[in-house]
Amino acid sequence: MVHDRRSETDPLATPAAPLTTPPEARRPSSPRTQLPGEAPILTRHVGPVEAFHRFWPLTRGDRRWLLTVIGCAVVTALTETAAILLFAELTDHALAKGSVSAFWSPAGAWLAVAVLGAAVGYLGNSLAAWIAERFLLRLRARVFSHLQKLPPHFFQRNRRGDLVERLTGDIDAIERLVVSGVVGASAALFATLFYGAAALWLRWELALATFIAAPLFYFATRRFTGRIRQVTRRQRAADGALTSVVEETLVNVVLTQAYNRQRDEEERLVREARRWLRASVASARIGALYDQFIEVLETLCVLAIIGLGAWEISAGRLTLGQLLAFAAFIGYLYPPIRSLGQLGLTATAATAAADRLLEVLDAHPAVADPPPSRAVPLPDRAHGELLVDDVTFRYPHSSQHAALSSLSFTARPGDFVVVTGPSGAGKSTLAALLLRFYDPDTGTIRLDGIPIDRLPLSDLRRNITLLPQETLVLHDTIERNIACGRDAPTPTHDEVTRAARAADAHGFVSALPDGYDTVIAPSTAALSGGQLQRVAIARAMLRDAPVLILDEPTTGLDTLAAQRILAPLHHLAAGRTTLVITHDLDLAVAADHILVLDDGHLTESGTHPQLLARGGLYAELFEGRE
Ligand SMILES: Nc1ncnc2c1ncn2[C@@H]1O[C@H](COP(=O)(O)OP(=O)(O)OP(=O)(O)O)[C@@H](O)[C@H]1O
Repeated sequence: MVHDRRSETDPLATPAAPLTTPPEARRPSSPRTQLPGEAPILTRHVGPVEAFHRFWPLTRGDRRWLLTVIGCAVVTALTETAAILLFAELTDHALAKGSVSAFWSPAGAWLAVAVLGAAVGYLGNSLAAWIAERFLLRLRARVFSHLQKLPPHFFQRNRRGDLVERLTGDIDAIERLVVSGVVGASAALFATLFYGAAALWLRWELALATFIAAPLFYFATRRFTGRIRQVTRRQRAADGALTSVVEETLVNVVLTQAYNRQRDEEERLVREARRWLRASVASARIGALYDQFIEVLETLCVLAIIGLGAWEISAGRLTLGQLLAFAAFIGYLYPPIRSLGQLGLTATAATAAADRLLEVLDAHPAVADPPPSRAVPLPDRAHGELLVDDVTFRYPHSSQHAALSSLSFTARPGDFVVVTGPSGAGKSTLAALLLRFYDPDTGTIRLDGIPIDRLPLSDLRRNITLLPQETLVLHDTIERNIACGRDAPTPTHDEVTRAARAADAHGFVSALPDGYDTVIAPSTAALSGGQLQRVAIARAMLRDAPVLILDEPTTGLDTLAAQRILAPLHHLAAGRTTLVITHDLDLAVAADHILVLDDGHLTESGTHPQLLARGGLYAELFEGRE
């Protein structure tokens, strides 16, 4: 008897049963309640056909290679068919008759066919793996690039860990549908055709009797589809939830330890892990049930063939070699038939991942580049005149009132403007609008007289430097962290040190054992908050944009550290249009202009002495400062 040598990992083999041990089936969940702030998982379900259509275009450029892989699958199935027929010939002529001379010719042919099959199999498998990886690469790049265009509120609504899971596990599942699915289905189809034809050719009555069992496999598979779909969806969601908990715990580890929350965090993890475990067990159980059911069906069919074959041999209508070859064909035939039946299941399982990925891909960026007919490209460097004219804005999906209402002001190059007001007044929202993370609902913002929605986004953002409260740190050397402020021309070491000196960073950087080559990383404590701010100021110096937005530059720093960055900040602000968003009213004393926001409205504006004299909200905030 010839055994089925195809392995589960062989893409030329029929697709491995996705339900028995698919990678995602080993990681799991259960129905879960949605936590506040958690991704609104699966707002819409797509069918397998739609999922396939949406992702198939990513195979463009590799389709002829896909055809080559399918060609290899055809040749592999043909060589295996030939091998079985040669095996029958060997049995009847060499083994049954005990003739060594009858051995050589079929044995040589069998070897040649096996070598050809092996070579083509190797080629096909390597090509299939290459295509699959390229598909993954493109899909990942596509989702990642789209993610980067999405507005801040998208990331506030979706947990980071869950998004990471979508970019990894879910993308793999789509690949299994689109590339491995097509290759596996073609391989299964051709194998079924060839083995079926060979079985018919050997003994058509016997073959037809066997084929009657085929619909049984189909119906058995269909019965399992709905349950599998449910379980896979739960698994995908649980994967995301579990990754989120781990990621959040790692990010908040200092807080967790400081507040003695280790037990709560552990309980949170165990809770998610339990859901994951329940779904995993459910998935393994349904997979095992399906497998065993199919095994019994197959055994029934093989026993029927042997029974019928024994009867045929006794009647002299069949030789032993033919019966063995026939049984081998039927043995080879079941896996591809089973795989074809399971194709729907593979697709169903992949739709759970498709739902989650399409949720990202179908989320719209809040802003886009202006169409070429409206675009007004900026010269290399703008002057930096800002005009905010009657701007009103409410956050998308927000049930609250407008974050900014009828806001108007002007800031000219060289102006040092302080934007202050109570918490929630709309100060950071103003920064988000100036950088065009969102467009205002009404009103206009102009840079050098041009409405910013007519500027290409890259032109606008090249002309504005944002220094957020949390310094952006790349996992790289301090030199690269400063140099990344400017793309081209790449800053020289001298320029980097000059910027660092101007930012009062050179002293502490040179004192480090590795100096500018010291590697820093986000959320590592290698540098203090004030030192990181000075690195950020050096980066902004190199960037040399005409508009500067500082969001709470002194928050989180002690008095000494805050004092220490004032001189570099003023140095940086010189000659630029500078907006400082702050509660720290010591920064406001020397401002050219102060804007006081309250509940989205500009309630006061003027210089420090003017606003103090007015005795309004600003005076109240100034008097109340520590
Ligand atoms: N992504 C968002 N979605 C919905 N509403 C938001 C979002 N971000 C901010 N808001 C709301 O918009 C209003 C203004 O928020 P903003 O962050 O601009 O205030 P702020 O003055 O910068 O506050 P703080 O001084 O505390 O940083 C607040 O009511 C806030 O709840």
